[in-house]
Amino acid sequence: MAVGVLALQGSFNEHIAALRRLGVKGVEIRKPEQLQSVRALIIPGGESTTMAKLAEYHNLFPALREFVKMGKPVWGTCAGLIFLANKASGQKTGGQELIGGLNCTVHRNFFGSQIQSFEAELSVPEIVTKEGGSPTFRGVFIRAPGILEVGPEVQVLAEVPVPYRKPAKSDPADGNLEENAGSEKKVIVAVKQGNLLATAFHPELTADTRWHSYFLKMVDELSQEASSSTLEDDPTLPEPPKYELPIFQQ
Ligand SMILES: NC(=O)CC[C@H](N)C(=O)O
Repeated sequence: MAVGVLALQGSFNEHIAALRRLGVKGVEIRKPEQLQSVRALIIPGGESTTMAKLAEYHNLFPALREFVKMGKPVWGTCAGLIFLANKASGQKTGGQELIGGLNCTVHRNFFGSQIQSFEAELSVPEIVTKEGGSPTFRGVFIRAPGILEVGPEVQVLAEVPVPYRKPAKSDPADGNLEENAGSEKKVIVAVKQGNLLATAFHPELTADTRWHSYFLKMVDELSQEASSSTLEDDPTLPEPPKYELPIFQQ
């Protein structure tokens, strides 16, 4: 079964292309009923307020929440991470609807505005162990969120040093972001919690397909678990009801 990619706005084409490079079909999801035909979902980066308005317009939130609750694998990148978080700060007035399920608090624009977007080498031992290849990953952070707090069931996959921002008085427009050399303060940028994977950056904008490959392995593992638990549970299940069909005499 194919992997769905929420295609309301943002970098959904890039995710579909990355899946294609791994020989997997990505299906654009725009309507609630389309979720029934996919075994996993990727929520791309973009602009979370706009994406939330479109999701609301298409009545997608109940089906998306159900998908997460059923334990189906979901990966949120950037705006997708914000969507999956239980709590978000730094939202526009009135807030925005979230899918939730991922026990964490995110700040929507933790690293600042668009102009403060950056790239960084990330160390992600969990993925290198499973996927091999170079010891680091190129992280593309575009007006990226940061994960401020996580619950005990959340596995932290990657962190980056918190950038030091000079006081706004000097020149707020030039960003002035530097690595916080003095302190070792770090912010979480990638996590996993059961069926949920979330990254504050955009692996789909790089040629490195290891994040997609890691997610596909998660999908396989979870579907194997689901089918073996169905088999194990089988003997305890009540007999399915037998419907006696009426026989019409001619
Ligand atoms: N590249 C991204 O997805 C940016 C997300 C953005 N910070 C938001 O609030 O939606």
